[in-house]
Amino acid sequence: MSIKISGVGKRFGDFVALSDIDLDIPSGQLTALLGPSGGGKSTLLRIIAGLELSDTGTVEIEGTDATDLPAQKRNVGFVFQHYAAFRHMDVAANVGFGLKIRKRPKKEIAAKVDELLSLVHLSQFADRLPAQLSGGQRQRMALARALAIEPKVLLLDEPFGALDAKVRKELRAWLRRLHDEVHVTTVFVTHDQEEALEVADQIVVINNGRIEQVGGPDELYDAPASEFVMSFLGPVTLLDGRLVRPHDIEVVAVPFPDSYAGHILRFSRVGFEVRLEVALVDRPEAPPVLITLTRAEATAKRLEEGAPVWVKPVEGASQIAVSVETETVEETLVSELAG
Ligand SMILES: Nc1ncnc2c1ncn2[C@@H]1O[C@H](COP(=O)(O)OP(=O)(O)OP(=O)(O)O)[C@@H](O)[C@H]1O
Repeated sequence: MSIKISGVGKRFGDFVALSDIDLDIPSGQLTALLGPSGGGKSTLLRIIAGLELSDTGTVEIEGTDATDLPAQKRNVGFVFQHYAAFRHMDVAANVGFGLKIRKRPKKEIAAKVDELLSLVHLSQFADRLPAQLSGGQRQRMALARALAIEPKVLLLDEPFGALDAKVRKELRAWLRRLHDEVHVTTVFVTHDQEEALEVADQIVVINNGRIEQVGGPDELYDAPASEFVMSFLGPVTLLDGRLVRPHDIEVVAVPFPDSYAGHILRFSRVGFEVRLEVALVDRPEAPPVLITLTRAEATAKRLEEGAPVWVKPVEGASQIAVSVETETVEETLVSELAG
């Protein structure tokens, strides 16, 4: 294991930001810390970096106890959402800065900077100032700078968070490719489940200062350990006391075995997708069941608003029986909304 976190806890005053975190982060992999805002992801990352001290527990990096080591002795590189560049230095000088203060020979620095700029596809911008780069290019420069010192561990706190959706997507794919080339143990914080599912080898879901589940993207998506994980990783709907994914529900215009009868309350088209809200005959007071399918499927099945339908989860669908509280909360909410 590259990073071993044992029994880590952190309070800010009375507020418990992290409680009793145990986590192994494997060497050479890309691990995402995923969870809602305020859950404790950044605090955990900062504790790994040495920018924050934990109240309890230990952090081991590559077999060395780093709990009491200052940040600069941990051999970690980090990149934050808003990269603070040296504005008066060109891109090459920014990337080589860490090597310069480590007093490496000029020739070695120049060679390393060349190599890194080519790795992050910024070679032609070596002489520009940071202000003359786009946001995405600046974040790539930040990554090159973090990699320059050849860190054992690379820590990224929402590195693409400040960028627009299209650039984010491009950089995400690029980060994955970069990681496949350099293989440095990387931990990145995100609240975007799609980003984690697309990029990470391992995902750690963090909520309310605790780890909800650790696993590969498929494992978390297909076998979520809790209602929280299931609903955080993708859309869900409630069907007869179970959480199911809206695309995992079969819907047919004629009765079929073990299905629930209902009718289509709402039929809406969003791009290639059709979204249905179905009211069940047996549970008229329950919130409508949400179902998604392709437009072609909806047409072939002759589905339309108001029509009677029969629904059931498809074979092998991930499902979680919800706790009584969740159901009651939903029903109370619906009856409140209904007045
Ligand atoms: N220095 C601090 N003083 C007091 N409270 C803090 C401090 N740093 C963080 N917190 C609190 O600890 C909790 C966890 O914060 P943290 O930044 O780790 O969450 P996060 O999961 O990274 O959320 P986000 O995605 O919004 O950054 C939050 O409720 C935050 O307000």
